[in-house]
Amino acid sequence: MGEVHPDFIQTLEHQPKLDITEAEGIPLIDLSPLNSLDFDTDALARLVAEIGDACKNWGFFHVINHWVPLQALEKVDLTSRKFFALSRDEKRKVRRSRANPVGYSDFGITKNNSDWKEVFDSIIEDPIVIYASDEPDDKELKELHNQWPQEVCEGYNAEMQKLSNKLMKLIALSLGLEKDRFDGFFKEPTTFTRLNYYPASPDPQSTLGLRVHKDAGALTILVQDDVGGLEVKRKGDDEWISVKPIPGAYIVNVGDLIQIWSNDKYESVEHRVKANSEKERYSIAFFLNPSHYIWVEPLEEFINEENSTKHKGYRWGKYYATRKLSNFKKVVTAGNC
Ligand SMILES: O=C(O)CCC(=O)C(=O)O
Ligand SMILES: [Fe+2]
Repeated sequence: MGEVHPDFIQTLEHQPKLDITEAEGIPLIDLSPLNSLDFDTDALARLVAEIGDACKNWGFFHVINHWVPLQALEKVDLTSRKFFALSRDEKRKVRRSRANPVGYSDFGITKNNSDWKEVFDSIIEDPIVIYASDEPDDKELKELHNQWPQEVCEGYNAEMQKLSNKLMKLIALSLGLEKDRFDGFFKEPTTFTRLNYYPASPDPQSTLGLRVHKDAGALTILVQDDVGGLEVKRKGDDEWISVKPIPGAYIVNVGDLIQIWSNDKYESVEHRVKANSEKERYSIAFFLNPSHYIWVEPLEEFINEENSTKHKGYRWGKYYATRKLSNFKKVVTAGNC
């Protein structure tokens, strides 16, 4: 491999340290009480409390006993590996465009000042409707459609939707809300799955697989392979903590929307992916996003005399359009959505 283009070199502040604390601290949560036939309200209350503590103290947690069948994951993982092994020209046949920003992107490798990665995005419902432009008063809508390998992701996406639904209910309960409180936001979800491929980097000390960012949606559910590299900024001391791969577990993190809806009771936490000089790495991220027309603002339950609103409202779909179209303009954005 050749030398790293200077635009990929991270500033000192963002360069990964060699010796990074392992994430013993990131909570590991067993979801099996939800599955139990003899419904145990004490176990459920303990689970809700664990979720609440994890969201408050970390913004990140692992889940096990999550019912996502291993075969569904293995199938999509295999497809991902086969897809990224294709030639660049072949992959570019399904590349994202301004007209349909769903599919393959190698902006990470080819665009200046970006991340050492390639991605493939697929939406969970085909088509999804988004705003055609980021102009606030422009009401025009357009449809996004999946490209290959859509059908492979379908089974996986359905499983992830079920899991995200359960997690949103647990999070609602942990915030003292009705369990269905968030349901109305996801009637026509703009949720998508991203296959990530991080090739080995010629200079892992000064590059990143994925730069420091927060996730813009409601919730992210990620599975990483055994290479590792994901790091989370610990609340309290801002130390970068490496998220150790746990076989069979998913990593869940709170996105910006939960932070806003909860009026900062829970926070969306910064994270990044270290580059690796020897091994390529694969991960699969499921980004739970609301309907395009949803107005995002703190829930009224969290506004009172002591707690004023901490966020200005915005239309999710307008923000989403700005983000999706930004790769096709010369706009640099700092988060994922
Ligand atoms: O690949 C990973 O471990 C993290 C990916 C991520 O943070 C993202 O795509 O937003
Ligand atoms: Fe992320």
